[in-house]
Amino acid sequence: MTKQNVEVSDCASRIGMVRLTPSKSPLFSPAVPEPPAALGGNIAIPQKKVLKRLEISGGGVNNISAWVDSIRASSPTRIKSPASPPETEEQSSWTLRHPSALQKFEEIVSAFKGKQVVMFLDYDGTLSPIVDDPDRAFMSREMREALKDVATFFPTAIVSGRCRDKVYSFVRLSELFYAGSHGMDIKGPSKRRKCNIGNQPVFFQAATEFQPMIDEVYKALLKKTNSIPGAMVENNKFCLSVHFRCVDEKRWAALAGQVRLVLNAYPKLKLTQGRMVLEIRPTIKWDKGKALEFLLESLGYANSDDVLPVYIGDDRTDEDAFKVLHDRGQGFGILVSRVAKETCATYSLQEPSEVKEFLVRLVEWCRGRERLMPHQG
Ligand SMILES: O=P(O)(O)OC[C@H]1O[C@H](O[C@H]2O[C@H](CO)[C@@H](O)[C@H](O)[C@H]2O)[C@H](O)[C@@H](O)[C@@H]1O
Repeated sequence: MTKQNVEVSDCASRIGMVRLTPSKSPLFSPAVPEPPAALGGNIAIPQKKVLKRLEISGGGVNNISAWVDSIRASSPTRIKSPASPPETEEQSSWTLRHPSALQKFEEIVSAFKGKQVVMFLDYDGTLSPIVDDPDRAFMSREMREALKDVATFFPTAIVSGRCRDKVYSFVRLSELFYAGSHGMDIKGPSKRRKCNIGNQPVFFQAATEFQPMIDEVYKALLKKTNSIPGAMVENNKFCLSVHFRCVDEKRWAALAGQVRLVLNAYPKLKLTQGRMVLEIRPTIKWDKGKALEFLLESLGYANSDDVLPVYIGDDRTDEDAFKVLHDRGQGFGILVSRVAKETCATYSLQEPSEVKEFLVRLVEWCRGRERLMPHQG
């Protein structure tokens, strides 16, 4: 049976960013944007730039070509731009709504007063720049140092679509929490942290029963896609990624068709879209937002007003976590993006180098505060 789940960001509709069109069944179809009311309602966000998100369970993608169109429209790599293109009206109205976390640094840290800050960071596109080869998405040494320093002040978690072991092999900091497979595989620090909170062992896997199915689909996808040059399938333990960053655009539809064919036999798996990647996951109600809530609970902050979570991420899957923060009315989401995007995040940063700058400033701020108040942790 074909079942289509339409999942739309609540925050975006609440803040008046998009008016949703009825589903016409492509994998990702464009939403019709509403002019931002706060700015007089006269600035139109081009329709193709704002996408509503559809998740298609096992059944079938009927309109592959609409999906390919939406990928073309939403792919940042297709923006033909010089290093600093002139800012469009659309971009500046977006920046007003999601100001730079660097420019608003003082505002952000002023909210830290009396709270336990917990840091959550996505990996690809946030801590490491996007590159063609997923196996070579290394983080810079400076980023690693900044992350290590941040973790001495605040409990810090990496929340990634990748397999947990893989993301650990890139980060190599045993004092952090890691949530791999889009949050379905969570493990606490193996090393005792200086900031002495929640030192109970943490381990949780939300989708263990799906692993044999994921392995089976991985093998099937390898076979079905090996004739498409540049296509790559990545096994992330409880989910899969089918990469098309290096696939000729003319073959995107063929690739999506092959993926669809395989998935037709697995109604318990769903397909979503990331940055030049198709992501296949179990249809369970678990995502990066749930992982964030789980980790806050593990740290003893389930229903606490004393906690301030900060989540930094660049991808659609990070929106689930931004939405949790938005709905809790707690903490801040920071979206890493150079372009205007529908988001539940409060602030923005343009790229991983700005994330590093933000982390470094945070550490300097913590050190300064330590000097002023040496006895207050
Ligand atoms: O949640 P994340 O940590 O952001 O993981 C999401 C996906 O990231 C990786 O793919 C992305 O980065 C690659 C390396 O820069 C790039 O080649 C690819 O086009 C991007 O989609 C990772 O390989 C995927 O498995 C993750 O699902």
